[in-house]
Amino acid sequence: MANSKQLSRFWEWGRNIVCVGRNYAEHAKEMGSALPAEPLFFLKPSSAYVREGSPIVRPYYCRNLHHEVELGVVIGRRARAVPQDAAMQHVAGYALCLDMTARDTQERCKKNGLPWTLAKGFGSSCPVSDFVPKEKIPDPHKLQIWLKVNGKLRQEGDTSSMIFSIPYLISYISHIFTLEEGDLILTGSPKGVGAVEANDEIEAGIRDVVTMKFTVAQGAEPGSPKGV
Ligand SMILES: O=C([O-])CC(=O)C(=O)O
Ligand SMILES: [Mg+2]
Repeated sequence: MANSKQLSRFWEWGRNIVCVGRNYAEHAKEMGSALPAEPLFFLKPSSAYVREGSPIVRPYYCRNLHHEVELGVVIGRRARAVPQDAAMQHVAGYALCLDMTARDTQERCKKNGLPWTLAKGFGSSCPVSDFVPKEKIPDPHKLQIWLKVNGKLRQEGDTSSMIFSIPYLISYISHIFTLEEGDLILTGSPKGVGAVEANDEIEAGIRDVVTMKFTVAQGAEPGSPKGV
């Protein structure tokens, strides 16, 4: 089991970023998606991480970059085919995360039956807050998460509204592939997702626990001398 100190910079471990989609009914509805009978998963590369002080870069092929604020769960002990009632023993802590999404690209991928990698896995698509050790969060299903753009509230959700709970997700994923120390699970976005433009400022938080701020920058076309 990696301890909290070792995991305090979990984003440097280069481990898996596993994202859950449609885990809040109202967000599934605003996307025009049916409620999932089983969790929906996709992955981001670990080079998608970005930390406060560096910008979120809108990919050159995207005209509609969306924010999605999500609770992240940091794995502290390898989990392989774990039952739900033991799943929380594998959690080291939490982080606030953004699942930045090239929505126009995602819509094209959906229409053409293609994977979401271009829409979800570009560099800087996974901004993360400081690590929060699990001792600081007695119940991760009772947290208010929020997001503002240029000072205006866009998203406010309560983790009690998740369709699939954290132990259910850990158990489910761990029966498909092994979760490693330093892996991060993004648990899905509540409603209120929307577009951001270059120079916008995004601020987000877990009420009474952590906040973070990022600015948005425009990515250059490939081959341009201003390349990011
Ligand atoms: O792109 C989507 O709407 C799916 C997703 O990531 C979420 O529900 O958090
Ligand atoms: Mg998401």
